[in-house]
Amino acid sequence: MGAMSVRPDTEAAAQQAAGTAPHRAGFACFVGRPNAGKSTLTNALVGQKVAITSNRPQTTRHTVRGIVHRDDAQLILVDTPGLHKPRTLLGERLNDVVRTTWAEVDVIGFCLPADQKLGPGDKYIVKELAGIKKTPKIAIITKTDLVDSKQLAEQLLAVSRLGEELGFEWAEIIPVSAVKDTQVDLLGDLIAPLLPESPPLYPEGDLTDEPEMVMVAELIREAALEGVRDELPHSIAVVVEEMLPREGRPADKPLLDIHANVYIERPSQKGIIIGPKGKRLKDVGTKSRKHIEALLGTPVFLDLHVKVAKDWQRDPKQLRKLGF
Ligand SMILES: Nc1nc2c(ncn2[C@@H]2O[C@H](COP(=O)(O)OP(=O)(O)OP(=O)(O)O)[C@@H](O)[C@H]2O)c(=O)[nH]1
Repeated sequence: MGAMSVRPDTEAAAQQAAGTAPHRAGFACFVGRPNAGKSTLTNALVGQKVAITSNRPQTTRHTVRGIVHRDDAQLILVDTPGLHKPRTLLGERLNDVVRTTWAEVDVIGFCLPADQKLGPGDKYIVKELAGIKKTPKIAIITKTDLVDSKQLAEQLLAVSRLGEELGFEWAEIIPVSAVKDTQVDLLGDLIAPLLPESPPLYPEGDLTDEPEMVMVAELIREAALEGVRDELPHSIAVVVEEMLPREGRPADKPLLDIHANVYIERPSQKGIIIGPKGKRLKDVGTKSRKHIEALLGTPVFLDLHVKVAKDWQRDPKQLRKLGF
């Protein structure tokens, strides 16, 4: 459990101290049960809101990459949805995305919330991870601000034992709190030496390579998810149809017109999204517009429409159209 103390005393660290370390760049992904705190941790590492967070499970549908620029390394974070027992075609596709991602990255971070008992869901994921032999795996105990030191120690022991049971050793085990910014930088320090030697893969300043339209759609989806009934979240998809600068605006007062559709599965869900006298939809627009403006750095006019795409989760054609 060397990871709990300071930077590990490796050759890479020594080279780093001497200023002779080669630059490294590579990919890492965080895996773990829904709500484990993967998106929040991605944002904390990148230092800006790029992944979509919410207190509802399984909100991250797209592979959003956050890019951490360091002097010694560039870390590209691939954020995957959780691995689930698939019940729909969408569920199967998501699991495929997850496994493909795992096989391709340089480091896998397994996230386990400090305040939740290590359960069958976690074991299922770690068992799958154990099968990916050559990729270093870091165990990250998240949300440490929610527990006392005794509980944290137990969790660290539990995850260490699980590795032993499954016949592999964690490259590191580290407790973090993304919310309190505890040990987040240290996590970056631990991942960096595990990346391959490489010049930076992305220009400095790029925080994500996700197309802007997808990011915008995710921000709208996040706002639309807030405060709706439990069964609705999985039925919502958002597609940005158009993003165009408004013509005839003075150069110092630009306005970006964004037209987006919020798709639901059944006509009966329309009322929930739109709300009495359209109030809910209006709130969704106002809220997401603020985030979009912050992301794009320009004033935005957001035009939202609600559309029914019948049973889209079960229809391959619709899934493709909606970007899955
Ligand atoms: N107290 C505390 N809460 C956290 C921390 N990190 C995340 N959370 C909360 O946990 C919830 C889930 O966090 P997410 O980052 O969305 O979790 P996720 O693993 O990306 O979730 P999925 O996208 O559903 O897989 C949110 O309500 C976060 O605010 C933390 O360090 N401390």
